[in-house]
Amino acid sequence: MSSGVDLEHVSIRFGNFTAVDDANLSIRKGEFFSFLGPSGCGKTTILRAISGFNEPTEGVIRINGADMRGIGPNKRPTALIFQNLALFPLMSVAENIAFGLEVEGVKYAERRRRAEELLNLIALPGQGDKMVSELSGGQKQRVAIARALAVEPQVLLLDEPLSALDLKLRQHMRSELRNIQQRVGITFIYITHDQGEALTMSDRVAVMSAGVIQQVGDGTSIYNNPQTAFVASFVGENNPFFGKVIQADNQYAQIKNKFGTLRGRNTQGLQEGDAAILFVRPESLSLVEGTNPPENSIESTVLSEEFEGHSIHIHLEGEGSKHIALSLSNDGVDTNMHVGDKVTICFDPDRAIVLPEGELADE
Ligand SMILES: Nc1ncnc2c1ncn2[C@@H]1O[C@H](COP(=O)(O)OP(=O)(O)OP(=O)(O)O)[C@@H](O)[C@H]1O
Repeated sequence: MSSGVDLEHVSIRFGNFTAVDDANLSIRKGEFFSFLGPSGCGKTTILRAISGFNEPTEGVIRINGADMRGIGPNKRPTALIFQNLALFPLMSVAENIAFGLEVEGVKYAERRRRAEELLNLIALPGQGDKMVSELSGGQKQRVAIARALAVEPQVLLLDEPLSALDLKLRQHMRSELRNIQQRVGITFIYITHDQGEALTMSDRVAVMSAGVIQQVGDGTSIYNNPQTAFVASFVGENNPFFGKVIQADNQYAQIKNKFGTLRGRNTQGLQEGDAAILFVRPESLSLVEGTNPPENSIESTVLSEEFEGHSIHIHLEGEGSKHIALSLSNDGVDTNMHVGDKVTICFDPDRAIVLPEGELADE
């Protein structure tokens, strides 16, 4: 029997508009699973369907194997945390945490004991008597998590819970959330449009675009082996080179475009004649020294240079590609590059991937 959360052919429509299109996936019990995608791609709609606030138009959602059709939000073993926390400002921290237990009729002493246990879990021991207004943003966030965990859900659903926090706190809360999830061991389903958040916290990520789940995998496979042009361009920075496949086997594909020919890994079975995009990341490009250009060389012109401490980001323009980003690690020596300089860059074919032509993520 399956455990965790299963989506089987789930489509959700509002009138003629399809917000989620035939989603199929199995989220494992105890997994930290994220839905990642741009605004409006259907993440919240999926989360609301799992929690029971809206019903799929088609398909089935199962939690721990049980069909959730017709089962209301408060009958499901889920709890939902929003970006807007909605803690009760006139209640103490402990009362906030124990609110759900009070609704369930749990006695005061037991509520207090459980609140203290959860305060330990969220690293705020002994702070139950404080008022919510006395807490920092990150502490409030942790209290909201404790309040959701108090009713012992099997699945915690988190809708962009960190987006209202400032950058530093957000980064700190990523590891806090991951720690809490590992300590309680329940399934966390997290939605975000922030790829850093998704990649650092999750066991696996589903990347979505326009209602469609494009790829499901762990952070490394999503970053190193994107299966679609959308995933390649949405997750991390990537340079696209458009062209037609002129030669392909089951390892590599070679495309032809204004630069000449470029070769990269052929993971999607492209064949001669297919319209394709070769993607190569800024950190996989290097400068060609000397006069003998190797395979996968591209002539370009320096547009700008940004010093970022550990690395130097260089923007280039090449024929047929308005913008190429190159990232060099800072070895302490001046790059000696100037705007307008002509440079040749190249890449190892094993560090580039050729994918079927498709929609790119917006900049
Ligand atoms: N109740 C509704 N009626 C009509 N359209 C809706 C409704 N709820 C959502 N939508 C539409 O469905 C699409 C997906 O919305 P959803 O809130 O799931 O996106 P999202 O990926 O969570 O975006 P964001 O990151 O901005 O919250 C949007 O185009 C939205 O306008």
